[in-house]
Amino acid sequence: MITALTPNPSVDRAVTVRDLDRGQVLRATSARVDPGGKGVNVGRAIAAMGGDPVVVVPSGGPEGALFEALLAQTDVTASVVQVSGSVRMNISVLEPDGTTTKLNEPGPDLEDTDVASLMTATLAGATPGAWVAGCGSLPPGAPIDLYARLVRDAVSRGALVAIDSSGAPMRAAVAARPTLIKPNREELAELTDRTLDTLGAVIDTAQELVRLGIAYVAVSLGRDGAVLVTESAVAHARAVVTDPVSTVGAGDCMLAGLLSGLDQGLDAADALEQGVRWGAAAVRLPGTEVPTPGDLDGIHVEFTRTPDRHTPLDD
Ligand SMILES: Nc1ncnc2c1ncn2[C@@H]1O[C@H](COP(=O)(O)OP(=O)(O)O)[C@@H](O)[C@H]1O
Ligand SMILES: O=P(O)(O)OC[C@H]1O[C@](O)(COP(=O)(O)O)[C@@H](O)[C@@H]1O
Repeated sequence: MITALTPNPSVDRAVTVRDLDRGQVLRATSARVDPGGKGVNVGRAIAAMGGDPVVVVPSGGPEGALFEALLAQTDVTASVVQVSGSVRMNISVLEPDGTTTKLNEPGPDLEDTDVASLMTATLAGATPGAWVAGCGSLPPGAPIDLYARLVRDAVSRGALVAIDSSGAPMRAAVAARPTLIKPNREELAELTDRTLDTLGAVIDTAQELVRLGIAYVAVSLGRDGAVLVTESAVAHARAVVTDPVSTVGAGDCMLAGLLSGLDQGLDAADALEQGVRWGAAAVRLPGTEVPTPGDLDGIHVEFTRTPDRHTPLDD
């Protein structure tokens, strides 16, 4: 069972332009809209692969009505807390070479009562052995320690907790010792105040976090794939995508594959391999579209338990 809290969901609008030329009128060659936000994407990806996750979200305003309508078109089970503010709209500008520029709005002001309702809805899934995930940025008004509280409350109920966020909320959550974190390279560098230029530097830093008491540290590395470090294992997996379309949500799909694998009892390294496969498949799809089983065909994942630590990471 996997429950994913997204305190700051979004309507994701992806527009494709030939060239992102600042200050000009640009005519989009295509556009699409998806229900977004990191935990929403995690849930959508798991559901699209046949799982049965629950996503917990606040919703409100005209954008919230659109968000809920889009979410209703997916296979995901949603637990929606109605709030007075409006769901945000995030815009991604996609260029033909796969370059993605994201404009993320701050989101609605949440009241204390909204936060309490979101926590109650999320903790309903925090049963012994179940996974609870807290994903994405926090909207204005949400306490910085929201994820830290989620970690403490869910772990005390016997649940396993995954956190994928950034900045102060991530730092506070890490101090509360979640079961799993999934920073990307920039987020890990920010969290630990390091420069991470090689696979070895990422592994060393992840191992330090494991020694602090985080059982699984998964670091997504864009085209360099992802690394997973536990107390007893190090693994690296990557898949070459020659036809990238949109990287929006790729990290969420990677986390979805990883969590779904762990939830089904896969070995950590096999779960990483599945995560990288799902992430690579997402990159080949437009906007924030999530992969279905057929999208995994032809994706070849290179996997090793003995990564070359000197491998430089892509800029
Ligand atoms: N250009 C790419 N080629 C192949 N796989 C990619 C590419 N970009 C992303 N991925 C896949 O998506 C996952 C998440 O990407 P990343 O950009 O690190 O996450 P985030 O979206 O959280 O920043 C990676 O671990 C990898 O599996
Ligand atoms: O909560 P944040 O950090 O603003 O991110 C939200 C955005 O990230 C996404 O979840 C995509 O995730 P990635 O950053 O992993 O591509 C979008 O659906 C959403 O618009």
